[in-house]
Amino acid sequence: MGCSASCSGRIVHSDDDKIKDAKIIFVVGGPGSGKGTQCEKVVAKYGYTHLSSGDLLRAEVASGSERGKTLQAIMQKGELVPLDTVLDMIKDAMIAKVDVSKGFLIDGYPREVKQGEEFEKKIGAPCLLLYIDAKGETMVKRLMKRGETSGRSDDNEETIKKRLDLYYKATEPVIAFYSSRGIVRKIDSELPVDEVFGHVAKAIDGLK
Ligand SMILES: Nc1nc2c(ncn2[C@@H]2O[C@H](COP(=O)(O)OP(=O)(O)OP(=O)(O)O)[C@@H](O)[C@H]2O)c(=O)[nH]1
Ligand SMILES: O=c1ccn([C@@H]2O[C@H](COP(=O)(O)OP(=O)(O)O)[C@@H](O)[C@H]2O)c(=O)[nH]1
Ligand SMILES: [Mg+2]
Repeated sequence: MGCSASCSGRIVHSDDDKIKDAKIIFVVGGPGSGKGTQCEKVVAKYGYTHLSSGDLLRAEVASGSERGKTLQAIMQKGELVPLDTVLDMIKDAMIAKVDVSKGFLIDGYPREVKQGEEFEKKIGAPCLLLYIDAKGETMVKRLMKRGETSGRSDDNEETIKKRLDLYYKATEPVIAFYSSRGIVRKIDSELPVDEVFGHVAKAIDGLK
C-alpha cells in the first residue's frame, strides 16, 4: 500500500508504510546467548521497542487460546512454529507501537533465512543485525541455570540440546546471509554483561 491524500490534502501514511520506514534491528544468537539481557539494556539507553518473538509466542500460550496450545506443543519440543504465525504477531506488535517508537529490536528473529526474506517482503529491511555470540557450552550452562527459576518449559536439558542443534543448522546461515550486505556486527557475549553492552552500544551509535 502506498500513501494516499486525505480530504484535507494531507498525505496519510498507511501502517505498512510507517513500519517499512522504521529503524529495524535484528538481534540473532543462540538460545541463552544473552539476546534478551542486551535488548533490555538497549531499551533503557535508547528507548527502542523490544519485541522478542519467543516472548510474543509465550504470551499467546499464556492466554490459554487454542492457538496457544498448538504453539506450546511445538516450543516444548524445541522446534520452530510456522513462519506466518510469528511474522503476523511481530507485524501486529510493530503496528501497535510504530507511532511512539524510535526503532525496533527484533529479538530471536529471523530463525532461518526464509523468515528473514518473508519479513522483508511483508515489513521492511533491517539496518543492523546484532549477532550475539557465545560458545555452545556457555549457552547450555546459562540456560540450565535460568531453568532453575524461569518456569520456561523449554529450559530443560533435552529441549536445550534440540534448540541448540536447530540454531546451528537453521539460524547460523541467517548470519552469513546478512553479512554479505554488510550489516552484521558480531558481539562477543562471553564477556561480562556491561562489557557486552559497551560493544552493542558502539554498534548502535554507528548507525546514521
Ligand atoms: N555471565 C553472563 N551471563 C549472561 C550474559 N548475558 C546473559 N546472561 C545470562 O544468561 C541467561 C540467558 O540470557 P537471556 O538474555 O535470557 O538469553 P536469550 O538469548 O534471550 O535466551 P533465549 O530467550 O533462550 O533465546 C540469563 O540467565 C542471563 O542472566 C552475559 O553476558 N554474561
Ligand atoms: O521466530 C521464532 C521464535 C521462537 N520460536 C519458538 O520459541 C522457542 C523459544 O524461543 P526464544 O527466542 O524465546 O528462545 P531460544 O530458543 O532462542 O532460547 C523456540 O525454541 C521456538 O520453538 C519459533 O518457533 N520461532
Ligand atoms: Mg530471550
